[in-house]
Amino acid sequence: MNYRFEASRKEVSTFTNQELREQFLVEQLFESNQIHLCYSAYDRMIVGGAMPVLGEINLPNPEKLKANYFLERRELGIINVGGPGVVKADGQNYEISKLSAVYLGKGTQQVSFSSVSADNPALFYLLSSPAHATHPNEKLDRENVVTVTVGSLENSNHRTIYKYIHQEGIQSCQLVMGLTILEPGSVWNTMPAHVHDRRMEVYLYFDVKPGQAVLHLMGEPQETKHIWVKNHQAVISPPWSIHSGAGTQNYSFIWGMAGENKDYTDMDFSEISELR
Ligand SMILES: O=C[C@H](O)[C@@H](O)CC(=O)C(=O)O
Ligand SMILES: [Zn+2]
Repeated sequence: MNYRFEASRKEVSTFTNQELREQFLVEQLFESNQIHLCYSAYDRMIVGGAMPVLGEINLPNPEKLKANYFLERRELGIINVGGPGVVKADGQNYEISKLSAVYLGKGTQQVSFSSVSADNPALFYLLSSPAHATHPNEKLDRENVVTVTVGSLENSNHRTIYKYIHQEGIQSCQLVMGLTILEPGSVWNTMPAHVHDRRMEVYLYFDVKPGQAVLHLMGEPQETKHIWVKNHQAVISPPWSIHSGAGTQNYSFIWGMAGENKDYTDMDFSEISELR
């Protein structure tokens, strides 16, 4: 498991593009028969990807956690962005196809991942935050997810937000998780941009078509920086940073947060005219 320390706002404002990428971009999450994990000091969020092809891969117990097992003091949200796959948790199988999810609560001891077919492997995206209580393990199929359509083609930001783990959905301690799908012709996400000092956030860009990319914006609203992000890469967003992007074509992304509250609407927006 890779470990990312925090960086100060002042420091980030002086970063070169390479330093920004080393600090905030998670370049590789999905590799055949591997699990990649990255521990962020911001709200102790762990970002990961599991890509089982042949057989099962187990969720490891990284030494850094000093725990008896991964979910001893944590909860985990899983969304599949690949082919159909199975999440096995303490003997229970949850089969999930693309864009379906599983929540695993604190105390779940054995977790493993497998694909239904090696020709079309599952890509399990993982977000885990510290947990103080146990909420039940639960699967959520894509068809049953609460959605809200926002933006407009005129503003190049017509998109549908799918909320999976949130106050009115799957219950958790602090994890909030969902995804957003942009309509063809719409390229802007999260514009007007916002910050939420009370929560950090992570974006995983997916369904970015071959040869396309997303220009992700971060930093304080008056001190923005950019990172070019490819398909299946994630960006860590500190609580003081905006997190917004424009693609060279439409795309989708998974957003996930942890911190002080789980109130999705607790955002401090910046006027577009005030961004610098
Ligand atoms: O705090 C909330 C998150 O930044 C995202 O949910 C925003 C988003 O999906 C969008 O506007 O497209
Ligand atoms: Zn946000």
